[in-house]
Amino acid sequence: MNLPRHVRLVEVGPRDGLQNEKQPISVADKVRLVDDLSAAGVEYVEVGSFVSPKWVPQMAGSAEVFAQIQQKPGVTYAALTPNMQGFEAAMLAGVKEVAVFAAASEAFSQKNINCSISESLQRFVPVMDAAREQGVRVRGYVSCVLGCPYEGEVPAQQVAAVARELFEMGCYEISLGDTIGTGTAGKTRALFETVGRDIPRDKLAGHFHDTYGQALANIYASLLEGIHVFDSSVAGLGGCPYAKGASGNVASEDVLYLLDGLGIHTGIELAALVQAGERICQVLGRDNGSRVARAWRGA
Ligand SMILES: CC(C)(COP(=O)([O-])OP(=O)([O-])OC[C@H]1O[C@@H](n2cnc3c(N)ncnc32)[C@H](O)[C@@H]1OP(=O)([O-])[O-])[C@@H](O)C(=O)NCCC(=O)NCCSC(=O)C[C@@](C)(O)CC(=O)[O-]
Repeated sequence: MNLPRHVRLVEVGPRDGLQNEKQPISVADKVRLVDDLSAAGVEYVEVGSFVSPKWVPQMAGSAEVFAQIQQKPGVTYAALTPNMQGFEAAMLAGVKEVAVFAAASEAFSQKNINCSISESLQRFVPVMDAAREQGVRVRGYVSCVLGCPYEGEVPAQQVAAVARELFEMGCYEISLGDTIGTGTAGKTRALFETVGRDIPRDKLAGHFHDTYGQALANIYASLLEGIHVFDSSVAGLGGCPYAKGASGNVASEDVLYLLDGLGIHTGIELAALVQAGERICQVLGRDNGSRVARAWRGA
């Protein structure tokens, strides 16, 4: 398999990253982060989510964030919407692209969105219809594709079934989430091979958490499987509120360093991305989860 010339990085730090922080984060700090990311050349930013503030308090204020960011032409600014209520709120906030999220494990689906997998898929149908009517693109997520914090092993066929439903419903791309970061390169390849039988590989994305330090290896394995879109989070921010012990997403800076080293273009400038990560870490008063950023600081 030849490596691609271009990879699209979906920056999930402002959403997947910040949703897990314990301390309050101001709208101004979120806006600054999103603007720093687009200034670094990031072409796709997941800005926030329109979910229940009782479930995920950090994402309250997403509408204000959308109102205040400087939207650069050519950059996609997206939000998570779990149901029609979320979709309608996103439309009022002027959001142009949304994502729906399902899980490959029943227990995780219940903990995360309070319904079964099949109920969640039914909830997405009106969202897909409304999105189609309004010309809004919808991305689909499947969580727990390489393991579940409650159920353990998750069969690849189960992942493929959920991914296929989302794709057939009209999601233009399906991001497969290793929510708890237990995946290995071998399992990652096998997963994409299974899911790739039903969905073209250029419609699949990889979303890796780094709990076991395997995320970069899994990304390389995915590249070998013909996957060209990866989700990552600046400074490795994040975790998952419903997956205890899950560490942050793979750090965008580390993924970029890998891709730059392979001669794969992303349009993102590493120095500016490192700076964006350092700034938000200062705001949060936390360590930078990117090894590349830490190495640069020490250099
Ligand atoms: C899905 C629900 C809303 C169901 O929650 P529910 O309690 O079953 O919802 P409900 O329809 O029964 O409504 C209950 C209350 O929630 C409100 N409500 C209902 N919907 C909305 C909405 N859209 N926005 C704002 N409020 C909402 C609704 O108005 C009502 O308010 P009340 O009358 O009690 O005041 C809830 O479970 C929820 O918000 N969950 C959040 C899940 C979440 O955001 N998880 C993190 C993102 S997923 C993730 O991180 C994984 C991923 C994508 O990154 C990939 C990976 O790594 O695996």
